[in-house]
Amino acid sequence: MTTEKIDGVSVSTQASVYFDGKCVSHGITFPDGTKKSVGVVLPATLTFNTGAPEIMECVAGSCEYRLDGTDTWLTSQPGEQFSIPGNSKFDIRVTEAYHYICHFG
Ligand SMILES: O=P(O)(O)O[C@H]1O[C@H](CO)[C@@H](O)[C@H]1O
Ligand SMILES: Nc1ncnc2[nH]cnc12
Repeated sequence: MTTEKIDGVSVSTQASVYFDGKCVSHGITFPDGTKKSVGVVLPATLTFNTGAPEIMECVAGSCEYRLDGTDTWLTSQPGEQFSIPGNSKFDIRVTEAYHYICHFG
């Protein structure tokens, strides 16, 4: 079961574009002020830095990810999620567009 819609939020209409467009996301804000982002990563191998701790929730497609300090590539499929510590980084390898919700803070 994947999160196909998020109701009752405001959308930041200007996208965040990373890595020459290989990652594009829009911020959303809930009525209580909680912020998340909804985005897509196109096929590429990238390194994401984190500020706040994050949970990456896959809503479509898939990715492989490797947490900082590990050598293991793990897969995340629709309905699955993975956590990343704050002030860290992770490698992400995408071969089919990876659609996600980023829960952070
Ligand atoms: O907006 P995306 O690309 O998902 O980036 C997310 O990752 C950033 C760093 O944690 C967060 O601030 C959140 O904006
Ligand atoms: N840490 C991160 N998490 C999710 N999307 C990102 N885009 C760029 N950095 C990111």
